Amino acid sequence: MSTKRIAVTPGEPAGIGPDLVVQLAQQAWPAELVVCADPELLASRAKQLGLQVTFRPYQPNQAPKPQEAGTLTIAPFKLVSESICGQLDEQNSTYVVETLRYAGEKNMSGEFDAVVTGPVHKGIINQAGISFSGHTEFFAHQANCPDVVMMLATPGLQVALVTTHIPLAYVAKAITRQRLQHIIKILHADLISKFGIISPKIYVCGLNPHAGEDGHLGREEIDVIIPALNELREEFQMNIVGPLPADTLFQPKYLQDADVVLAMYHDQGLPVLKSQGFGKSVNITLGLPYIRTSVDHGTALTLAGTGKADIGSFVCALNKAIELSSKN
Ligand SMILES: NC(=O)c1ccc[n+]([C@@H]2O[C@H](COP(=O)([O-])OP(=O)(O)OC[C@H]3O[C@@H](n4cnc5c(N)ncnc54)[C@H](O)[C@@H]3O)[C@@H](O)[C@H]2O)c1
Ligand SMILES: N[C@H](C(=O)O)[C@H](O)COP(=O)(O)O
Repeated sequence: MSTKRIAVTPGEPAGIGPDLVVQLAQQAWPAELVVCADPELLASRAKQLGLQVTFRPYQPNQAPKPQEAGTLTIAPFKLVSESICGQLDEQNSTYVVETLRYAGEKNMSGEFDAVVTGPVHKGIINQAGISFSGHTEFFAHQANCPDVVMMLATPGLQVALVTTHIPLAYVAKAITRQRLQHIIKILHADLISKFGIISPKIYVCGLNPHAGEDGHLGREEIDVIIPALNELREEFQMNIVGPLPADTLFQPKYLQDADVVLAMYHDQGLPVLKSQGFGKSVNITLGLPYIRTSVDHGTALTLAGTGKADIGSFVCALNKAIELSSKN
C-alpha cells in the first residue's frame, strides 16, 4: 500500500497545538505528516519543552515517505506576530485560517490524503473580524458541502450531532425534517463506506425532556423528528431507533448494539462522550470529499509550553486519519 500524505494543522499558536505536534514528532509514523505551520514557532516550542525535532521542507513532487522519529515535514506559513504561550493575539488569526484553507485545498485537489487538525480558538478568530464557528463549518463551506456531520468517537461510543456550533436558542428551529434527513443520510452512508458497517444502527435522541412526553413538553418530536425518521425507515429501510429520551439513552442496554447515537445539539451528546473518553476520542467530519479528523479538546491556553498537555487525542486523530485514508 502506498504511503499516505497527511496535512496536520497545529491550530492556535498560543495554545497547546504546537506543543502536541512537536511531541508527536518524537515517534515514527507510517504516513508523511505535512505540518502547515511556522517552523520558527515549532522550533521555539520544541526548545521550551526540551525536545529535538528536525524540520524537512515539504516537497510535493516527491513521493510521500513515512515520517521518521524526530522529524517533521513542513509546509511553511509565517506568523504575523510572535506568539507567546497562553496569550491570544488576533493578529495571528489570518495565519491560523490560512493554514486551514491550504490544508483543505490540497485535500480537495488530491495532493493530501487527509487532514488532522489541532485546536483553534474560535473567539480570537472572530475577534479579528473573520466569521468562524468551527473547522467543521469552515471545511464544509470551502468544499461547498451544504451539510456535513460532526461525529466524535471513543472506544465503545460514537456520537454524531444534528446541529453543531450554534446558540442554544436557535437549535429547535434548526432541526427541520430536511436537515435531520440529510444528516442521517450522510451518517448512514459514511458508516457504511468509511467504517465498513453493513447496516448501521442509529439511535436518535429526542430534543425535549423525555422526548417531548407525547407533546406535553414540546412538539418537535411529533411535528418533525418522528415523521422524518419514519420516512427514512420506510423509504430506505434504515435501522433507526428513536427518538428516545436523551437522559436515559446513554446506557449499556442501548449502547451495546448502537453504531452511533445521534444527538440533537452539541451539549446534549458531547458531554456524555467526553466524560467517557476525553483524551482518547477523535472528532471526524463526515460528508466531506476527503478525510478530516481532529482532537477532542480545545486550546488549553494555560498548558501551552508547560509539557503538561496530553497527546492522547491527537494520537487517536492521526491514527484514525491514517486508517480511514488507507481504505480509500
Ligand atoms: N478542535 C478544536 O479546534 C477545539 C475543540 C474544542 C474547543 N476548542 C476551542 O478551544 C478554546 C478553549 O476551549 P475550552 O476551554 O472549552 O476547552 P479546552 O479543551 O481547551 O480545555 C478544557 C479543560 O481541559 C484541559 N485540557 C484540554 N486539552 C488538554 C490536553 N490535551 N491535555 C490536558 N488537559 C487538557 C484544559 O486545561 C481545561 O482544563 C475555545 O475557543 C474552544 O472553542 C477548539
Ligand atoms: N465541537 C468540537 C468539540 O467539542 O470537540 C469542537 O468545538 C471542535 O469543532 P471543530 O472540529 O468543528 O472545530
